[in-house]
Amino acid sequence: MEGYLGLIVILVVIALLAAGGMFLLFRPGGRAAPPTLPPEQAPAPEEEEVREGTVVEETATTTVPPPSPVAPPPVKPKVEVPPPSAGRMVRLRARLARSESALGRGLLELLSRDRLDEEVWEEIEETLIMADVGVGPTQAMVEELRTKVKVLGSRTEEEVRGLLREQLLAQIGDMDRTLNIRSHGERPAVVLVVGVNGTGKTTTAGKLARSLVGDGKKVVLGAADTFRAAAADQLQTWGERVGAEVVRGAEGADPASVAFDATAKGIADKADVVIIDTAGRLHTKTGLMDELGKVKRVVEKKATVDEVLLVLDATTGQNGMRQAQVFAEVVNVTGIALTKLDGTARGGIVISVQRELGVPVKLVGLGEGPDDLAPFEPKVFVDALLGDLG
Ligand SMILES: Nc1nc2c(ncn2[C@@H]2O[C@H](COP(=O)(O)OP(=O)(O)OP(=O)(O)O)[C@@H](O)[C@H]2O)c(=O)[nH]1
Repeated sequence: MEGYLGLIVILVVIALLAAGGMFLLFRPGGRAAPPTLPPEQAPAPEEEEVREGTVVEETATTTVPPPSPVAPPPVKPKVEVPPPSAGRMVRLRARLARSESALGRGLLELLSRDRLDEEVWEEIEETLIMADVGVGPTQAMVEELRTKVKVLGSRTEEEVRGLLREQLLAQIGDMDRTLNIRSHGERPAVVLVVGVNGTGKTTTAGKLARSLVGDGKKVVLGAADTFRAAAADQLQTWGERVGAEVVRGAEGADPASVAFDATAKGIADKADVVIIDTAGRLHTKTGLMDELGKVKRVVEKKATVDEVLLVLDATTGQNGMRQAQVFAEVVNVTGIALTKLDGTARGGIVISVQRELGVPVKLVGLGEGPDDLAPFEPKVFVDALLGDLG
């Protein structure tokens, strides 16, 4: 009996539990809970990004976007039209003021004295030497002047001026000063610009390009002075200003390869003249000789070197003359560009440098302005020295 009772109790408990379970299962909304997710769980980052993208797209379709700023076209430097080279020396003659007072007026005053004794002749000689005319030309001039003065006897101011003019012109000489820049049919003429750095070499190459463009020529510049990147930058600026192509290499590149490329570019572009700026800062003459020789040889694989222009600083006197001699030994210099003649009392260097090198002064630098390089004209030069408007 007790066994039945226990069984009944167990069955009742099971029945109660089952009834409770059924109640829980079938009560309204009483589904099994979904896997729990926090109600405000942050979405995965990718979802967020997608949503953001969508938002942007939606915005783009519904609102008119502000006009996107149009990038301005790259500012091209304005290409200048330089003036032609003719008549520049006349325009720049006033720049010779210091040579005019030291050399021209000094000599005029001395030679106009009533009595020309030994002391005065010594002063005349000294004036010429101080103006860098050079010993040989000074002695020749003084001798000639002595003879002529004796013949004249008393002298008017005009006569003295005439005498001096004649003597200075005789010393400067009658040489062919035209630049060798005639192109050879399809090939351009090639000008090598040589000289010590600091003399105005790069500036002269740039000014020359500019003046040739002014004369209607098409010019290519070669920056074969690869020692200093700044020199190539400088040349680039000169070229850009007048629309001349500039060929350059990396800093320290082989100058000969830059010269070669510039020549090739000149041929390809049917240029009239290729101007190559070379390096001047070499420690030994052998190094200089090797480098300039190589530049010339390499250019001559494609064209001919028509003009070797030696740039000399007029203010450096005898030091400049020594440099000139080294270059003249290394390359066959065909013309001299005498820079910084403005503001120096040493205008006589025109005479001595030609005498020393046997090469004509073809160009003169008369200032830092872009058009301050002029073809050298002896008569204009002498008249400017003597303060004669000619
Ligand atoms: N007053 C005057 N200054 C000049 C003349 N020619 C050149 N110069 C100045 O001389 C300085 C040197 O000129 P550069 O052309 O840089 O000399 P560089 O020989 O090429 O020297 P690197 O650039 O080092 O190769 C510059 O300040 C020029 O403006 C000139 O005829 N008159």
